[in-house]
Amino acid sequence: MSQVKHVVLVLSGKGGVGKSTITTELALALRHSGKKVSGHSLCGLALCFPPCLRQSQRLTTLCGPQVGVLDVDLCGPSIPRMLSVGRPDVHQCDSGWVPVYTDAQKTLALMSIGFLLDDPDDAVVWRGPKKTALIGQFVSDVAWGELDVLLVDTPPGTSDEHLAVLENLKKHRVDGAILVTTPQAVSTGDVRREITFCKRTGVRILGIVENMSGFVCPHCSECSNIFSKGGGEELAKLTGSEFLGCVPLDPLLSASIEEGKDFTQSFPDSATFSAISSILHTLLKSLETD
Ligand SMILES: Nc1ncnc2c1ncn2[C@@H]1O[C@H](COP(=O)(O)OP(=O)(O)OP(=O)(O)O)[C@@H](O)[C@H]1O
Repeated sequence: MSQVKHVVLVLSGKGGVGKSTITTELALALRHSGKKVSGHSLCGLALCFPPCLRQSQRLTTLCGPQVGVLDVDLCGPSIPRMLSVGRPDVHQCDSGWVPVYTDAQKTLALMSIGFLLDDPDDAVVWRGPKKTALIGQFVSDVAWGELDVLLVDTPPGTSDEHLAVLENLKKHRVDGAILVTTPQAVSTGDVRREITFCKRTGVRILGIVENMSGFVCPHCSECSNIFSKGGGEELAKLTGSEFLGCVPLDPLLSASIEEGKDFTQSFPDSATFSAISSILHTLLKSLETD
């Protein structure tokens, strides 16, 4: 962890509000942004090259951000599927477990219990201490190498997994947490509890993301507010938290997630991609100004 510059937790009060989706898309968008975090001078340079060159192995290795995703949703690990890496064996090296990489250039590193189960249908029926021990290993025994940002995808609520991450990262600073909610009061109400959790445990709130905010019609691309809109933004105002932005309910995003395709590469001109990019931009700004 000593070579990990920023650690960001992704939290939500409720399940199914899109925590893993937001984690996945932020990781992919960051990887493709060409922006190094924490003022590495090569980042500007990378953006001067034409996209075809920027994608080349040499430039990505030299200039691109290195991103990691740690999936501590032990009972419902979705990151391996969303990033389409299958179930490769996790290997050991001298410095620990080697993370699973999504690409040959090793710009996106992953660790999840999904890689450790013999059978993908195995249920993790563990009490707190066993969960805490595995998360301890994820934090201390994974050879992440040099990372610009490590995103930690957590289960919903505030439970053993969250406390285990914070305890194990005591020596290494956690930059803060992104809170994901849908616009409806039934979800924003639960996010208030996450805010209380962050305050009690001294975790900085980097901001709130309102996911599934409006629906993007796959035919005309018009966005209509079929559920509701603005609940997350309102909560941010009420609680004095930063509002990072809204991501619409987009069937193309959902299909990409289902098929393990990279939405940020496939639909760079979509409104959903620009919403994700804007959230990433605001997040990086707050990481750099901390
Ligand atoms: N903005 C969106 N547009 C379309 N589909 C979305 C969007 N956000 C999430 N989804 C879909 O909603 C479902 C639930 O999302 P996801 O698994 O990310 O939620 P979660 O909060 O991580 O759930 P859990 O806490 O139960 O693990 C997924 O099928 C995902 O593809």
